[in-house]
Amino acid sequence: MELVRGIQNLRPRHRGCVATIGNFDGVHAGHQAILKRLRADSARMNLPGCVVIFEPQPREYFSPGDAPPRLTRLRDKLALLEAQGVDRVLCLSFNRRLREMSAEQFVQQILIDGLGVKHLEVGDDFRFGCDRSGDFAFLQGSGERHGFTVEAANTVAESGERISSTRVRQVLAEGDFSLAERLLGRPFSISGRVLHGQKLGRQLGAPTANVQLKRLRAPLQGVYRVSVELDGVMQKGVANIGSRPTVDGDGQAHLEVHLLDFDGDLYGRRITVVFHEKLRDEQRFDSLDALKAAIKADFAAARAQWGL
Ligand SMILES: Cc1cc2nc3c(=O)[nH]c(=O)nc-3n(C[C@H](O)[C@H](O)[C@H](O)COP(=O)(O)O)c2cc1C
Ligand SMILES: Nc1ncnc2c1ncn2[C@@H]1O[C@H](COP(=O)(O)OP(=O)(O)OP(=O)(O)O)[C@@H](O)[C@H]1O
Repeated sequence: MELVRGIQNLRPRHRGCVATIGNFDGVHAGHQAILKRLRADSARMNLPGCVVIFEPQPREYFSPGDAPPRLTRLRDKLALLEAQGVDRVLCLSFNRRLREMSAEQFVQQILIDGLGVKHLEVGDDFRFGCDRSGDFAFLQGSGERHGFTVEAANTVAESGERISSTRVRQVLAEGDFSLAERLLGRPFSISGRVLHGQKLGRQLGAPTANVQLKRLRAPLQGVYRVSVELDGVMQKGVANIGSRPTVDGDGQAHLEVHLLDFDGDLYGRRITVVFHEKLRDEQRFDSLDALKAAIKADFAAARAQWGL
């Protein structure tokens, strides 16, 4: 899969493709349905399949303080798009210039001049352009004028409700991991590199791998039963995501994982933490001893759930 960062990096050889546009945060089952259609169009028309995404996502640009937490960082999103058979990703910086583009300019500058789009797949509710003025009817009209076709995919629903990134976030916040798995088409996970922590964990009887979240604001908070794949083996564990109010108050979210029955060094490795079940919310304890006792109880609860 080829990644093109910004329209300035589009070359004449990139012209001529079938395309779709959106945030694709989480690459959930609704997105996967669109991507399946894109693959079919690509084979039928013998053209590469291109996905146009935005970085940051528009809501992160408009309100950085209260944009919803990401389900996938750019790196994970790209890996998931590649796994869905996407040939090319055009990642547009969402900035003032893009924000001020009318729907007409977006079609002309990006879809026609930049990508030479021959066919476009969108969801039935897709809207874009300054003030979200571009919709399916607008795209169809533009297509007739500029010589590309447009198709709208039917809504993909689960339990009678449309699947969306917003819904996946809600379901995760509620701790319903089996529904999240059905919406995502895979279990929810967070990947990252293991960093050195404050080395307090051992004192608490809980050596933990600290997973770097960087700018990811996690869509979860609390203590979870998890598993981590290491050298092809799924290791059972317990994770905490939160600001660790008992020991430090930097306000930053941390993801820490303790692997049950594992004694080894994980520093520097990239791991994927798969979430199974919420055990409790994170709490501020009055003493380290109280925190230690709570963590011990978390391990016992997780062991009981695993049947260990
Ligand atoms: C299973 C588990 C549950 C935890 N629960 C809490 C909690 O409720 N409140 C809190 O302040 N910290 C909690 N922590 C975080 C600990 O404070 C943290 O692991 C400890 O400070 C070690 O940090 P270090 O790895 O940076 O040394 C939890 C950690 C684990 C592994
Ligand atoms: N459940 C779905 N069924 C069909 N198409 C969908 C579905 N969800 C998203 N799409 C389409 O996939 C493309 C990318 O969607 P996008 O990521 O922008 O929105 P979303 O998943 O609905 O997220 P949000 O909750 O942030 O609105 C758009 O064309 C959108 O209409």
